[in-house]
Amino acid sequence: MIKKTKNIALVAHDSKKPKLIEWCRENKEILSKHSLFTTGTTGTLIEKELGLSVTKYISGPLGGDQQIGAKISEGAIDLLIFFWDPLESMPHDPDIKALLRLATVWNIPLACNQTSADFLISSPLMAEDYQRDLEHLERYKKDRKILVSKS
Ligand SMILES: O=C(CO)COP(=O)(O)O
Repeated sequence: MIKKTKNIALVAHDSKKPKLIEWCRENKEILSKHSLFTTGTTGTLIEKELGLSVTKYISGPLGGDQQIGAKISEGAIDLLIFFWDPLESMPHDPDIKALLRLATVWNIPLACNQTSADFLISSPLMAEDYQRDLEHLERYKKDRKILVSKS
């Protein structure tokens, strides 16, 4: 269940940080009603520029993407805004892919650019409880049980 007050993860690569800060500024009022989680440098900037309080993990290249991914798999993140840079290669590319993959596996709303983030944040579902469909995970778990019991 995604509750009315949501746990929102905010992450941006360096070239996209100005865009994310601008987006957060435009949406500061609504963001302040939710709980915010970030990778290290992104969070430090959001705190400094906007005065919003955030739960910060470590910097992305040091494992911050993995920490947010872990929180997603624990059901502790409801929405991911991740302005990643499609024009630069990153040393932690596997971690980035893993984060995007887990957001998809756990069927959480994911915005990778400003337009998508605008659509997400203005959704009426932001102000409502929302039941995520995780049927594919139940099916996966059932199939695994069959495999395990055969071996
Ligand atoms: O690298 C990142 C996401 O992949 C973001 O990390 P920082 O917020 O620490 O810059």
